[in-house]
Amino acid sequence: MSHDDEPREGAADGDRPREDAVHGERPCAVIGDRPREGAAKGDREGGVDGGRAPEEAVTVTGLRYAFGRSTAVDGLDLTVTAGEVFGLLGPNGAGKTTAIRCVTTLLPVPAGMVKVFGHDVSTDRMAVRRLLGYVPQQLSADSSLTGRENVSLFARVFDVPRRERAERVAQALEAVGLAEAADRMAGTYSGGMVRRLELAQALVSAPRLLILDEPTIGLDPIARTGVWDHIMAVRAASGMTVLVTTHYMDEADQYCDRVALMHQGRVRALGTPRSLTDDLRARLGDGSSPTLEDVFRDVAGGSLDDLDKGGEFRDVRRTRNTAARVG
Ligand SMILES: Nc1ncnc2c1ncn2[C@@H]1O[C@H](COP(=O)(O)OP(=O)(O)OP(=O)(O)O)[C@@H](O)[C@H]1O
Repeated sequence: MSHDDEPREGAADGDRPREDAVHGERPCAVIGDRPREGAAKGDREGGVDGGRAPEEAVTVTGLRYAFGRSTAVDGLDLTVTAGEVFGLLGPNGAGKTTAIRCVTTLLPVPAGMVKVFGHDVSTDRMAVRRLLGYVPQQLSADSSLTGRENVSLFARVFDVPRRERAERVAQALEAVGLAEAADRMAGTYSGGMVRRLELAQALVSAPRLLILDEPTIGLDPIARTGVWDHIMAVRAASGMTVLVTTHYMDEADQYCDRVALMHQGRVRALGTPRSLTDDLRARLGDGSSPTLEDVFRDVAGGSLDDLDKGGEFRDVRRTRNTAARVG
């Protein structure tokens, strides 16, 4: 398995349109005053800054988690480097959500160890929470509040100082292209706008680590692009680290610096999308151009869609509920 960090061709930030195709507002801005800690995608793929070892944003070692007799995460090892966009991929039931809930401190760590910027999530929970923004798969915006009220609520929960609140809320809404719609009820928003509102909720505390669980599930391709454009713009401006789970291999290929392909609670392949597809191409040696989906099929013995059908009812229902609510 390759951990190679070769620069990728295409899909660099600068190649992508910055206009939000749906709402026409430009993604932008840094929220709060966190120093920029990483370079934009493509500047940083060497992974080592001036010979120093890169800082680890997330370190997961031997993580196990079981619901009763059912093992959800089965000895997970993972390192997310500060400033990168890291994709955790896998079918329904692979253990992605359980793993990231352990990282966010929402679930305990029964076995193994999880650290966020060096803070142990089991013993230093509050320090970890102060560093994170989390957009869960289940929708968290209140449809009976305006966009601004939703984000203000999060600013209060995350202890954004009172005198900075209004400005930080406005910055977060602006950063996701919702400045003009800020005073409308969230219930009137499109699916893509709801997802961007949730992004603003997570960004208002100026997190060093943004964790997104299936941020684009159920959205049409234009809305998906809109969500990603805003994530990447904030990332480029602030240097925050992004840990994202997704089913969409094309999104992972386009936006993630590195990906881990997860199946049955374990990482089956890890590397840059390009290194993973290059490795498979070299192994096949038949002149074909494999995709990330092919890599997944190779390591997990089935396509993502086939494996999705094997997910438990609970997993599929949760995915569909989210898709139905944003759709
Ligand atoms: N609250 C729960 N109680 C019992 N089992 C659960 C619970 N949550 C998850 N599981 C089980 O743990 C396993 C991993 O689920 P998890 O949600 O972490 O997977 P996932 O990769 O995030 O899937 P999805 O893509 O559907 O979000 C699955 O078998 C799932 O059914």
